[in-house]
Parts: sequence; C-alpha cells; structure tokens
Amino acid sequence: MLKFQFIKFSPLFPSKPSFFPLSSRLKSHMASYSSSSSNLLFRQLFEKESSTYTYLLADASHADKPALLIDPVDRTVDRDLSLIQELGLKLVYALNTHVHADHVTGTGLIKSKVPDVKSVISKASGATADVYVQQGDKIRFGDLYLEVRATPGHTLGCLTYVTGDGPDQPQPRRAFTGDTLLIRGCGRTDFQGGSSENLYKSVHSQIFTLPKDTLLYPAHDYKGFSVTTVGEEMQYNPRLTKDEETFKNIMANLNLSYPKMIDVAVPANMVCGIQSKTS
Ligand SMILES: N[C@@H](CCC(=O)N[C@@H](CSS)C(=O)NCC(=O)O)C(=O)O
Ligand SMILES: [Fe+2]
Repeated sequence: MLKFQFIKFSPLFPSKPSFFPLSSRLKSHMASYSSSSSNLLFRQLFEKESSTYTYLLADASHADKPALLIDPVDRTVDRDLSLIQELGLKLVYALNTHVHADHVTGTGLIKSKVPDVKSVISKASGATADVYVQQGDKIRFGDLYLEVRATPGHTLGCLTYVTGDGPDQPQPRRAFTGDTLLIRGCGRTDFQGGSSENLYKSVHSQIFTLPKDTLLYPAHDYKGFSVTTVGEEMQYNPRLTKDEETFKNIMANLNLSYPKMIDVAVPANMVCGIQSKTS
C-alpha cells in the first residue's frame, strides 16, 4: 500500500514556479487575470437517494487533463466515469472526505473499472485506501492541488479539501467540507467517533479562518442548496454562530434517526467500497 509521501514529494505534477520578478502593480494585475482564466474544470454532481454531492475537479490546461473525484457514490459511478471520458480527462484520484454512513462510496467500483486510480482518505479514518493524507498535505493534479485540513467532529477522520492558494491557483478558493459543515448546518456528532466539541473547534479553526469569499461545497444538502461561502456561514449558520456551550446543547438534542444504510455503508466504506486485489 502506498503512503502519502508518494504524492507529497512526487515530481509527477510539479507546481509552476511561484516567484516572478514583477513589479507589485503588475503582480496584482496578474492575480486578478489568473482568477478569471482558471485552469480548473469544476463540476458539482448529485446523487438523489442519499442527497450526496460528488465533485469533479481537473486541470484542463495540463496535457493529460488529470482529474479527481471527491466523494463518489457507488450508484452514480457510471455517470461520473462517462462524463470524465466525454470531457477527455484522466482520472487520477478518488477521494473520500470521511467514512460515510448513509451511502456506499464509489471509490472501490471506480478502481475496479479504472485500475490506475488511487483511493485517498485520512489515516485517522481507519479505512483502507491507497493513499493516506493528513493535515497540511497537498494532493496535486496537474499544476493545481488540494490542501488537506483535518476537521474531526462528525467522524474522527473527517477532512476538508481546499483548493490551492497562490497566484497560479484559481480564486476564489473552494473548500470541500464533507459533512463537517453543511449549508446552514453541520454534520451530526452522535456516531463514528463524533464529538460536538471537536466539530466546533474544527469549523472555527480550519474553515472560518479561510478568506470570507471562499466557496464552500458540502457532501450533502437536504433542502436544495448547492453552495455557500465562509462569510455567509459565519453570519447565518444557525448552529455554528452560537457559543460553544449552546452549540453542544443543540447537537445533543438533534434527535435524528440513524441513516437507513448505516449498517451496510460503514463496513463497506471501511474498505473504500470494493478494493482491487493489488491495492
Ligand atoms: N436521512 C438520511 C440521513 C440524514 C443524516 O443523518 N445526515 C447526516 C449526514 S450523512 S452521515 C448528518 O450529519 N445530518 C446532519 C443534519 O443536521 O441533518 C438517511 O437515512 O440516510
Ligand atoms: Fe457522514
């Protein structure tokens, strides 16, 4: 099994040099130019049975058009792979934000259909994958990357993936929050090593510290919303705008029924759906 260092120090997809000897005026012009001519190809995809969002990201300017999927669902793998083929992308990574309790991840199925794809999850999740990531790691695809932020609370191993910072990276930034932060809500904390204290700290230290215009994309939405921003959630999130004690009280009294598929989904997702024999 590969360790994450493989990606972290891999010269496969080196970044562009980030230093250019330009005047500060020209630099600021370049920064705004780069924001409107991003290399990032981005698609938000939806699986309606579990109200799950899957995200497709690719570096469309790179020769190979390397791509990754965040939180694919087994039921929609064929749709996602058809889209990837149609757009001429090369799928390199299939990432999970955490061990899902409400649906079976598509990661294993993807690996059985496209064997070169590497599955990615946090070491803290305890799940099987090809590549384990942790706080501060970078997952590179072409000239772009996702920065890994550990955001435990909904589960012990929850991650938020944030698009790269810097003049050659697309702006505004996007953060894929899994179930840590939902639009005007957050993930429940009553199973899988959940902790309302940890979730509160994760959101305030790892998500609300991002620039206010950062676009936030959750793993689920049950009300028809698709995207929010850091600034919007800091102002309007009915749970996370409260002080920590009030938040913990809200979370202790959600009274949600367990996800219908939890007994099937968690054991399956601990081995990333289905793993190939070689991984
Ligand atoms: N009814 C759904 C499960 C709904 C649910 O529990 N969602 C989770 C995220 S999936 S683990 C959650 O954290 N919800 C928080 C909330 O406030 O709704 C099913 O049966 O699958
Ligand atoms: Fe979840």
